[in-house]
Amino acid sequence: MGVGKTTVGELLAQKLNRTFIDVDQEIEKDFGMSIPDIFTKHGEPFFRELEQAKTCELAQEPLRVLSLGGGAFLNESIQKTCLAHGIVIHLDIDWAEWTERMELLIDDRPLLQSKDLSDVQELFYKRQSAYAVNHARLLINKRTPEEVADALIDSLKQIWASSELRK
Ligand SMILES: Nc1ncnc2c1ncn2[C@@H]1O[C@H](COP(=O)(O)OP(=O)(O)OP(=O)(O)O)[C@@H](O)[C@H]1O
Ligand SMILES: O=C(O)C1=C[C@@H](O)[C@@H](O)[C@H](O)C1
Ligand SMILES: [Mg+2]
Repeated sequence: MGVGKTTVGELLAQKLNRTFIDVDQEIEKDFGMSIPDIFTKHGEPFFRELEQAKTCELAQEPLRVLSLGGGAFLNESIQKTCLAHGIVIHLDIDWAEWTERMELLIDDRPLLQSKDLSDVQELFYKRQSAYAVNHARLLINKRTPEEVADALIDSLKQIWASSELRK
């Protein structure tokens, strides 16, 4: 959550000349409500149903850069669909670096509200095993969005080169 998927995904799509889609924004458009409002009025389980349906639908479309919600990869159907149809890159960040960013995130991320720092830290580490299922991982600590987007292009080139070799 808040590692920079939306920010960097948009930049990456520009550099690759591909369409950028942010799943959270698509859910907000479809449902006509902000994500914090969906959580407040309908609850997290309802949001997770919308998220599963929308992410699995969008992940099957080719030639796009798709930015998932921060909790999406904890859902098994989302994991399977994304891994089968796309290249999944885990943008990772160290806890210490993430805490420096937390203030920027709180207002728009319902899961951070009414939690103390130790609860948030527990959630942060609990999610790591789900995020570990991927095609590549990139640690973004101290890198600017531009640097992360360029590093992602290098990762993609390596993945494409190794898949060409296997043909
Ligand atoms: N490389 C970076 N360095 C510093 N700040 C960043 C970087 N990338 C993103 N940010 C900032 O961190 C915040 C969260 O970024 P963003 O919304 O892109 O994260 P996200 O991974 O899409 O979050 P979510 O998981 O909720 O979808 C924003 O305020 C953004 O400007
Ligand atoms: O980390 C999470 O579980 C979330 C992150 C955001 O992208 C939104 O999908 C929502 O706030 C939930
Ligand atoms: Mg995002």
